Amino acid sequence: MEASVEPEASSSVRMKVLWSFARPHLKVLGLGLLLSLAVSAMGLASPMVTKWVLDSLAVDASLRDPVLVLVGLLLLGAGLGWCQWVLLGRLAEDIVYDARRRMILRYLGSRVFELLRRSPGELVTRVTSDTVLLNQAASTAIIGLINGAIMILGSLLLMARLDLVLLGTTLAALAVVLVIFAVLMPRIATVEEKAQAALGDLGSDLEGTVRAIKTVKSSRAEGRRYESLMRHVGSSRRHSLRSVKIQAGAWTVAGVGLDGALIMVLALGAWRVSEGHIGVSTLVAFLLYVWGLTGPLMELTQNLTTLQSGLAAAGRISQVDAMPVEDRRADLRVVEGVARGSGAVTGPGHDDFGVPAPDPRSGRGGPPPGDAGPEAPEATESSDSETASRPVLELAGVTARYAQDGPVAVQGIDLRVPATGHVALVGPSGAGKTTLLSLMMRFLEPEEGELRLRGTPYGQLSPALVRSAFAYVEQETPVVPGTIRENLLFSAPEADEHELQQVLRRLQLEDMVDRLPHGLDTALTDTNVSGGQRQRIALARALLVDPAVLLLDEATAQVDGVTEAAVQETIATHARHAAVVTIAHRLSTVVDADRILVMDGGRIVDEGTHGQLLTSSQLYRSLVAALRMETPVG
Ligand SMILES: Nc1ncnc2c1ncn2[C@@H]1O[C@H](COP(=O)(O)OP(=O)(O)OP(=O)(O)O)[C@@H](O)[C@H]1O
Repeated sequence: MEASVEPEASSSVRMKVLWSFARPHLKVLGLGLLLSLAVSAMGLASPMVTKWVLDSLAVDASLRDPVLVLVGLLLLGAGLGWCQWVLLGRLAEDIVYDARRRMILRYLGSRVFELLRRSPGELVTRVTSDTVLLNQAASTAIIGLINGAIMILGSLLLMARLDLVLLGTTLAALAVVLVIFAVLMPRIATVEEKAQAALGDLGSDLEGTVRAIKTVKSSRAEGRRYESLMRHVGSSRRHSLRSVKIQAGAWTVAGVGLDGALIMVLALGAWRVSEGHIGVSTLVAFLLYVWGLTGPLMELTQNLTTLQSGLAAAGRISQVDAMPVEDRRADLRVVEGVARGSGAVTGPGHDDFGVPAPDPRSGRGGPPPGDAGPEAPEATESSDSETASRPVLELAGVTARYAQDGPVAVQGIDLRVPATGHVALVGPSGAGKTTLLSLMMRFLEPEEGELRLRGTPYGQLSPALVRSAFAYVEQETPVVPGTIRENLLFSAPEADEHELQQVLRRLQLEDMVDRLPHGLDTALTDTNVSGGQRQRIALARALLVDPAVLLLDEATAQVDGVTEAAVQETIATHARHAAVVTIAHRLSTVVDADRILVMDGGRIVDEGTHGQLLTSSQLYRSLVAALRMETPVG
């Protein structure tokens, strides 16, 4: 399975992404470069001091000064080298931190279906492994490249001072090395990117396999899964091996080039010494410089390779950067605001557009009338019945699709959800019921038409503000990583122990919690609670919020009697003072609904109570029959 869905990033985009990680650390990078240059300068000075030692020997002068300088250079170089190592190591970790943070924020802030169409395993690989490749590239490699280049330039200048003829020979050998490098290096980035993509595919395939392990085993498909997984493992290995071969080639060329230069300089230099053009000390110093070129040249090679891997990672990270966020105005600050615990949106008491944030514990999330925004209806002293009949949610002419060129999922939906009461959605599979809930929760934006929360168009509210009016109980009720307590308090972290115990009692979860080794603080997994218990935990989570609108996607599979009773009780109690919208799969749910909407082919085709629909709607009757519902007299 090829999990990547994005086009490859161009090299200029990759460079830009890489630079965007380095830019915030320019000061540290500058300091690192200075240290690096200082260490290099110590290295560059050594041959000259060696020449000083040799010249002193020739004229019988004291060796004390040059030897002291040589030892001093060594010690200073070692000290500065240590500082540079620590500084750059820290910088590299900071860059990984930034990259991971940036991607995590993007995942959490991106549009729901943009995220869902990608494989979770692949998204995980980008955060965990691609960032590691990036770190060296955006820190040490940049400095190494500059330093290596300066070192080579410095060596060449000093060599020019010693002898121009020998310099010419050295340059010729270096030119050959550089040309071969220029050809090999871009190939490394391409191969590395393919290796990383294979790793991403492996992550996604492995994640899917582990998730479906029961199906895999019951289908006796371990062998086929193994083959598929190993294909990705092999592909990653193949690309990485190619990269290793190219790198080995580059290193060998660099080594041979240098050795060749050394031999040529030695032969030519010996001849020039014998001819009396240069002294022996000059030849020795020159040879030391050629020898010393190994360091910066290797540094250059290594860092160019690192840079290529980093560029490949930057390409994949740039694809994450391109994922559209839900709320462009608030962008990722919304997520950060929530992470800092500043309420449902970005600031305490107010959302990112100055709209007062709802009190999540007030039982009525979302903007109170007159508070929702500039065009919100005026708060009036309306009677209870007026308030109840005023729609909390309206959909006017809503049409939506999941992809721009995809088929229409729902069409021309007009719907008013009163502030209290129970609205049930029924319809055949693919009719558009879940899509309707996604639109209400603003996971999906309508292509045409408008949604309004207490009269305020969704467009004037941030997604977080819209969602604060809802609690959503998914059909699959996924487990959120954490303990049972954390799962329960997920939507209402401020709920106190008393409220927690109350909902546990209401949903008959007390016994289950008591039986667990650490009670509420037991880690919740897919296996330590039953499907029905998980559903009741999800219901408890919703009840703790006491939302203005409770959205409930009923499980299609048969649930146990306790859970079924808990669902009925939850709906009935909540519908008395707030709105409940259910996707109903059980007769017991629809019979009690105040209003039932029958959906088919993305439209609402019939509407009424159970009794009315039994006489007026052929589709409803067939749905009831298909579900083998017992039909009480309506
Ligand atoms: N994530 C998605 N991407 C693309 N198309 C989708 C997506 N989810 C649903 N659809 C399509 O939208 C249409 C409505 O689907 P939806 O899930 O809303 O139906 P449903 O009534 O909830 O069905 P079910 O009872 O089987 O869950 C279908 O044609 C479906 O194929």
